[in-house]
Amino acid sequence: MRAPLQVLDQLKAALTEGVAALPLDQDQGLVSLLLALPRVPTSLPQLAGPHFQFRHVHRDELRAGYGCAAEWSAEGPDRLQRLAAAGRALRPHWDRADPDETGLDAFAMFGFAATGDAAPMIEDHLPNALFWVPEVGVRACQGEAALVLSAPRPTTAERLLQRWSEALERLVPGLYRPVDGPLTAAHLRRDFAEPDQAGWAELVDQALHEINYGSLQKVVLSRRLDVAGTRGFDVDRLLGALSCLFPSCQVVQLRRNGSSFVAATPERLLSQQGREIEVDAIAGTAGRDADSAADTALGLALRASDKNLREHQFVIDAICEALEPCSTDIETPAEPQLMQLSNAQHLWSPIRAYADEAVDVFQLAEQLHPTPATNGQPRHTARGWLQHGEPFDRGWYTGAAGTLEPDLSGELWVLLRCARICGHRAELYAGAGIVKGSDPATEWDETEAKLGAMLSALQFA
Ligand SMILES: C=C(O[C@H]1C=CC=C(C(=O)O)[C@@H]1O)C(=O)O
Repeated sequence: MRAPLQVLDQLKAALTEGVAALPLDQDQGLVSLLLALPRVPTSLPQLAGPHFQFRHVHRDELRAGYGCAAEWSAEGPDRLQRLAAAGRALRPHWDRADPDETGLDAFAMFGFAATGDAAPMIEDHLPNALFWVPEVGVRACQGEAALVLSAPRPTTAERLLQRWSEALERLVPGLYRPVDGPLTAAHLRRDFAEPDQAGWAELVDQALHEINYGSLQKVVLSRRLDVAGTRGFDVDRLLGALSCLFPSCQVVQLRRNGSSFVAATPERLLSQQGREIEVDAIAGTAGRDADSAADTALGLALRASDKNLREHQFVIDAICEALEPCSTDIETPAEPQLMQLSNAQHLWSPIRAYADEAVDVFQLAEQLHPTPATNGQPRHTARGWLQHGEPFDRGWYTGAAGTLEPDLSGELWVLLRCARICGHRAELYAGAGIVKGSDPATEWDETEAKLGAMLSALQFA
């Protein structure tokens, strides 16, 4: 097995050859150079500066980005259209070279907060919505791995060689560190909850009143919980713990400055590969039980629960309605499947469709977000009600994030089971869908189970 320093020397040699072959005669757009890595990284170092990661254990996939080659940010009601315009203007001017024939491609991060008027996280430098091409990307999929070096044009071969050599020197030694051993569980102190359990019951009652006598059919209420650890949280360990506990979830980290937004989400807002679209309808939740007969009974009861099936159907209907103007052959499963996670089980219907020509992830995100899995039905009534009813700004919780290919296809994940981590403090968020027949105490327990996902991982971070 080659030592990191040998890997670094090989990459630098490949860099010199690769840069010489890049199309640098144009004065606009981006150039990206892919360099094969001899093996999949064992760790993704937390270097200073902007950084993101997406890890999915069951798919054996990871993507990470360091620094910025180009970025666009926006806020307000037209934020996604503005980023779409930037992405579409870039698409014909993003040249990539893959001299090692890795078969992988460059990528960008695209993500946004719950609403266009959610406050940008100023102290974290995380704007409301962001389209971000990293200066250095790491991409691994089923045993193949590559680095992607990107830069804006105009530029020169000398400048690229210098910048990218320095970037390799910073990053490569950290890619093959041994994985950290486990820590003993730390105590977490619950500092602040908004709303508390009594406030939650009141909010659910208000929502039920609106559902019974007003125009609302479903609304997803959420809560925030602040905890403090006895040691500063180590984000690397946290991501490792989340990946172990939730191998079928997408584990996400977004960091622009000191603090990190971290999620382990089971829910794809959308995935687009060529013209194939897949969207997850996930809504309707039950707990897990250590006893397998009791656990099976919980799953069966969930699949037979009228309240949970109605809660789920709102999401399916809204997704189909959102897909109709931009796709054909929309297929929904005959009945929901069970998605089982270590802390909860959900009703899950993967929905497939075939995209019309020229549809991209920006357009799909605009059509689909927010679904009634995180907002409610009807969309605008629920959003208006939440703006007044919910006692805090959701920020990026229930927003979405993912990676885009240079042709603007890609995948976005709903930011659930998440926390904002800063030093030894963490702000956690979780919600539950309220429909006719919901019970405040049961919904509170459901949010406790959802918060449990991040709480158990934080104990080992
Ligand atoms: C809003 C959340 O979950 C959504 C996704 C799956 C199941 C849900 C439910 O059963 O209420 C929610 O719609 C959350 O985890 O914070």
